[in-house]
Amino acid sequence: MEREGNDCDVGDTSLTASLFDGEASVLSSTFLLDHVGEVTVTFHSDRLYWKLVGSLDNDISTCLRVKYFPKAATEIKLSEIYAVELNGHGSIYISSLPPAPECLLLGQDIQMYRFTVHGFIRSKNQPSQCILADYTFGHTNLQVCRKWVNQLNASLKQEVGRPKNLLVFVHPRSGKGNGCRTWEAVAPIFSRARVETKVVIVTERAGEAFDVMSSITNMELNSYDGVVAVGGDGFFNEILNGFLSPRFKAPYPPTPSDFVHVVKDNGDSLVNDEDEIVAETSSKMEDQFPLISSPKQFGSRISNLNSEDKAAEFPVPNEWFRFGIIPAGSTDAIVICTTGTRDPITSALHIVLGKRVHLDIAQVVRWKMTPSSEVEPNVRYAASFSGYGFYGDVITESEKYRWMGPTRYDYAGTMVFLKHRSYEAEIAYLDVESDEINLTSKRDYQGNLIRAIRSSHISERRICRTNCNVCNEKPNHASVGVCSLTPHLNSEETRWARSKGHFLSVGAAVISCRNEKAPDGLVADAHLSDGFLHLILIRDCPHASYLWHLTQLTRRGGSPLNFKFVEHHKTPAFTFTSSGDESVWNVDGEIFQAHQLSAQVFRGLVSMFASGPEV
Ligand SMILES: Nc1ncnc2c1ncn2[C@@H]1O[C@H](COP(=O)(O)OP(=O)(O)OP(=O)(O)O)[C@@H](O)[C@H]1O
Repeated sequence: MEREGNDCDVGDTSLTASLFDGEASVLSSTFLLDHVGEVTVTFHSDRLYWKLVGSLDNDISTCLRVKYFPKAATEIKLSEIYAVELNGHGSIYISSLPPAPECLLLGQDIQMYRFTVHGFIRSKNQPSQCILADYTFGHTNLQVCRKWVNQLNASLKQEVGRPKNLLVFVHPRSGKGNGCRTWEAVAPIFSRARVETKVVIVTERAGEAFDVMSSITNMELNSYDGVVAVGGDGFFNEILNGFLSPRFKAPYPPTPSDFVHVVKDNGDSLVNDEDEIVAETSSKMEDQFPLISSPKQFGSRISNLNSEDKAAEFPVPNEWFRFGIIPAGSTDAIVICTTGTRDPITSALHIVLGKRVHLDIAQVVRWKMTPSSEVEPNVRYAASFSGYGFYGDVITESEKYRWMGPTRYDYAGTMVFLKHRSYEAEIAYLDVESDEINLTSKRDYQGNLIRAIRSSHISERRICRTNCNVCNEKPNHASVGVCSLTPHLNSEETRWARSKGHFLSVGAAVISCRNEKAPDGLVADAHLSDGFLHLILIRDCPHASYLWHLTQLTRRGGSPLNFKFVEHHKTPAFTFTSSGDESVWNVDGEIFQAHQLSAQVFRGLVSMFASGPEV
């Protein structure tokens, strides 16, 4: 084992820095650690350790006859370090009682060369939240500091998946209008971590991010490791659609055989007897519909790719290309579900540290905008939630009060609740027979609710979390191409079931949709990447019962789905046809007017810079 030694003097303190290299790849030196004292620092395989030098008792010390417990950390994992920087010559603050770092009264400043290790610690109250933690080490020899910085940076470079180059979109008017300030607050984390960020756009209007994202050439996109959206769910949705619309070639969702054709022929909705579930074998979607050819939503500038760019492929799904969201919106449900918290610093750290989690994406296809319009498919992608009735009316109403900021949702919600409107519609959903699936309040042919199936599964509720078993589960059957994104459609056991009647709302949650108003979300046990939508049908019911359902949503541990008038179906695909007065759809917080639509979910279609909630 090779050994290098460096001796230096700081006042009365004699420091020895030693670099050990070789089989065990251990690096060890003695430094002064800011606010702590003299420490020996060791870097061994995946972490940095430090230990106070000359302390009689490392756990407890006495200062002015008060007992102090050293709070300073004593190690940091490489995976929790996002940057290491040389700081030049400057002061290191040292307590004269080394084992008592909190005892600041008796300390002194010492001038020396310094380097800082930038990392984070987890909040004790909220483990998903990361708090920045800097450790500044001082030494009288600049070369020793340099060696450490170089060694640590070389090791950080080996960390897999950390991005180098990112595109950034900022929505300045998101939420309370803090988009730019939010970006300015986290930008230093990216520059310290030496992640190049190109702020392509600070938007001036709705739809701009979609236009830019859909126009970027594949060649340019290939030079980035991902895209960061500074804004809310709606803003992310725009970027997601701009990304997927021109690049993701997938079949339309499967539908029951009478779906489009019946409507086309006579304009009637697809009705069977009220509250009836009809079993029907699903046809394979690839046989039914052509590939999506010309996405025509949002803006107008989907680029005509030139021949050079056509040659530059950008495959979707794409393992290395990821999306990050720095929360600045009004709800930020996607950030809360993917990082476990609503904190710009935590999100920025998840991005620079190169975390990865897959996210299901719903494809929502509008076939007819109004009862009299032509069949004209129009595709949207949703990452969190699509809802009709109550949810559509709230978003329509809230747009009138955008000036109120996030409180517009409370105001609009109250107004819509008071109106208590229900809408006649029919929903057909793919009923996938599997032990794993917690089928809930189904109806039998007589219209009686069947709840027995649900109760047997309640104890098995598995909440989505970091390294989630459900999301990481491989489908039983190996499928390839687009089919691998729709594993639950490929089963022979699927059949169409239907629900028809008057609904206060029809909702399809891709993820749990946790937010500050609904701490468990709309569906507590929804997963980020299990390939299922949670269809929630709220039938017309007394006003007070509906209020009770909404109240349950606002409670941690509430049971919003446990009502007679609530149907909850876990499904990979569904169709919807309105047959009376019309509401609109709310797709990830954006209005989507549709009389008839079909939807399916693609399992783990995109990757996020996140690791799931630490619950
Ligand atoms: N400069 C802009 N001015 C007005 N609207 C914009 C601008 N840039 C983007 N938008 C639109 O604003 C919509 C809402 O933005 P965003 O989702 O960031 O905020 P929010 O609605 O306050 O938050 P959340 O979606 O989390 O509830 C986006 O879908 C986008 O179309």
